[in-house]
Amino acid sequence: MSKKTVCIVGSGNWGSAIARIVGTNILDNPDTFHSRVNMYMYEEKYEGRKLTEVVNEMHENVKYLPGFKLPENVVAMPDLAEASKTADILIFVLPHQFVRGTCKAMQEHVKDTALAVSLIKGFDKDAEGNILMISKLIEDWLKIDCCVLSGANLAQEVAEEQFCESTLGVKKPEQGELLKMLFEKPFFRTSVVMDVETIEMCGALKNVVAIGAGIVDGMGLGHNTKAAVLRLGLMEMVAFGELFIKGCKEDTFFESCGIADLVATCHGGRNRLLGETVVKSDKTIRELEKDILRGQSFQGPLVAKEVYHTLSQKNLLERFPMFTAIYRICEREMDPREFIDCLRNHPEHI
Ligand SMILES: NC(=O)C1=CN([C@@H]2O[C@H](COP(=O)(O)OP(=O)(O)OC[C@H]3O[C@@H](n4cnc5c(N)ncnc54)[C@H](O)[C@@H]3O)[C@@H](O)[C@H]2O)C=CC1
Ligand SMILES: O=C(CO)COP(=O)(O)O
Repeated sequence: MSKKTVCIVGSGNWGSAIARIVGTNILDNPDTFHSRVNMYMYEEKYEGRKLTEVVNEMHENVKYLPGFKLPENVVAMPDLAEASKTADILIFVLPHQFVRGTCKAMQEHVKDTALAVSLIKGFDKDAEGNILMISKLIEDWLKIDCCVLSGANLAQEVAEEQFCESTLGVKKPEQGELLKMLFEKPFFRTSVVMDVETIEMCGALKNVVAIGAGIVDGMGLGHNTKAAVLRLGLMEMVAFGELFIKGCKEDTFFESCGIADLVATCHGGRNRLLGETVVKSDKTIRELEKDILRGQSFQGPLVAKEVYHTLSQKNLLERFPMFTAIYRICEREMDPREFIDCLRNHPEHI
């Protein structure tokens, strides 16, 4: 097998944490991978200098993952075409709203034999306004296979090398073997599952439920209420999967990408924090994102919007009262204090 070149497309909070794993695994497997990893970085200024320059000098993403060194074989590059044109494996790890533009810009340059893997937790929509999986979007634009990696993986804790699990979604077993070499660590255990779209859907929808968990926290409610939000949220995730994913397997919800990621994000994620803040502030989501995340991105409100539009087109809003309420709260159409009222008569209780 000829040696593979790897490019990481994205360099935010999770992109930088995963670069630490991928960069060192590549150095540990010199027969399989070329040592240099290009990391595409959306250029911006940091304290008057180009962020790429600072990152390559300090070997640290001082803006998005401060305090953690990047392996020296990981090189930040602002030119997407240059970064991606030699890649045999493309790791997509951007906020989902930037994927379409990114794929468009790299389309001409990507090798037709390359393999993509998406670590993104979000949805796009197709020309008819239906939910479109990010892996599918990448496949449509780049004409290459796209696998996924998703799990209970809060970036800060992964960077601290605390033990966790993750789920690799592949279409062929050999893709699982190759990707395990890139992502597996003693502190980051991966399970390979052949159910790409359900894994991906779990990652997107748990960000919506996490906003609900945060709302409950913001209202000062306790563990029982939060547990109800998690359970009803999970039931809506399963129902959504059954309706919209062909071949959706129930077992997948018991992998790290399902229940475990739901629990982790509802307790420690950025989307949970957003829900808590929404109760205490009158600001819009955009304003809160700027105030709280300083350049990082909440994926939950955007996913809630795509979900709401799909459900409303299909006359299914009543079947999904939690997703519906969270969308309305994020749009500031509904008072977050009315959230629990929306769950009292949930179809799961009938
Ligand atoms: N942060 C976390 O703990 C985890 C995040 N994820 C998922 O990974 C994906 C990426 O998240 P993060 O790395 O946390 O990103 P982030 O939330 O830190 O986002 C900031 C990134 O977006 C980039 N950006 C800003 N404008 C851009 C543009 N116009 N085009 C391209 N890039 C632009 C910034 O340069 C920066 O790299 C998301 O889908 C997220 O849900 C998954 C697991 C854990
Ligand atoms: O996906 C995540 C953990 O697995 C991170 O969730 P947040 O984007 O809510 O921080």
